[in-house]
Amino acid sequence: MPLVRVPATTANLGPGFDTLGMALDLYDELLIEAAPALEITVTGEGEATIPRGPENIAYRAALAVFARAGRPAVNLKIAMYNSIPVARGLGSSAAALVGGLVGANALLGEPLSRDELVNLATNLEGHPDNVAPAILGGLVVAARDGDKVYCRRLEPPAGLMTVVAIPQFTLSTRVSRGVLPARVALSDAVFNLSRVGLLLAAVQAGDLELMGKMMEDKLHQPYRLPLVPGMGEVFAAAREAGALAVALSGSGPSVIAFCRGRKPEVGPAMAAAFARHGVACTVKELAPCPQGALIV
Ligand SMILES: Nc1ncnc2c1ncn2[C@@H]1O[C@H](COP(=O)(O)OP(=O)(O)OP(=O)(O)O)[C@@H](O)[C@H]1O
Ligand SMILES: N[C@@H](CCO)C(=O)O
Repeated sequence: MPLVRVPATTANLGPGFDTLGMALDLYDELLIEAAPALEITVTGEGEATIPRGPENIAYRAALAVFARAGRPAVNLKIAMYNSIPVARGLGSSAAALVGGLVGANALLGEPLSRDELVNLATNLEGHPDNVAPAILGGLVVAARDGDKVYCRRLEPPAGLMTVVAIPQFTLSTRVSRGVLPARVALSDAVFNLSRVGLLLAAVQAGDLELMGKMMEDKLHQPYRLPLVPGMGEVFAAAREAGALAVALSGSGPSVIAFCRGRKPEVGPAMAAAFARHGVACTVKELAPCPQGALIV
């Protein structure tokens, strides 16, 4: 009966829309076993809202592993113990999906490789930047080529810490992608391209200062501003309190500050800025997580 532990993830890291993501030390756990009938239980985050029928993401992911491995589908009992807030930009859907994939793969004796799991997960989720770090851990850069995903895991720089302000309201990725334009200016594309390149060079060199400078974005955050009341002010508050950089975490609404070591002033400053716009939030200090999904 495999118990899978899957980390939360923060996607985009500013300029790396649908390309960069990093695992964080906050986890969902999922227990999976064959059973006489489908049974899904949810404890913790999302216990009042997450579907418990065949439409459940983890269950659908598990069935995809059976199909890909050429094994007949069986009924499953899945118990989820969730700490990742749902629909807040911390990769809750990716964690559920990866939990189902890795759990089912373990149940079947691991017929699929990690690369095959990343491909399958990306095709189910629609983009690789949460599922790839949820599987591989660390900081991952990923590129899709049709159904195939190329990705590389990098070690997050030593001393990097994050502070995440998590609003009480939810924002689904579907809605947050709905406000993005179909076309962007060449100058905006170049702005992001150049920053992603230098951001990765900074990560490899362990240069937190340069990393912080290269986290601005013109491809998605400006369009998402209206969906997150106070977002601009929260960014400014985090920087003034000493953060190296600030970004929308995934598709939001959480805002993530990147810091050199612990910076206890940053969380309260972000929460106060959100509060000025009528948004209640919780604050978590999260370290990068070097380890991806794991059978515990
Ligand atoms: N443990 C879970 N089991 C099944 N479904 C889940 C689970 N956690 C989240 N989900 C589903 O995923 C949806 C949220 O996914 P969505 O992509 O909108 O947000 P997110 O993954 O939390 O944020 P982001 O992708 O921006 O990091 C929820 O509406 C819920 O139905
Ligand atoms: N890259 C995705 C991450 C959402 O999970 C987005 O920003 O829409």
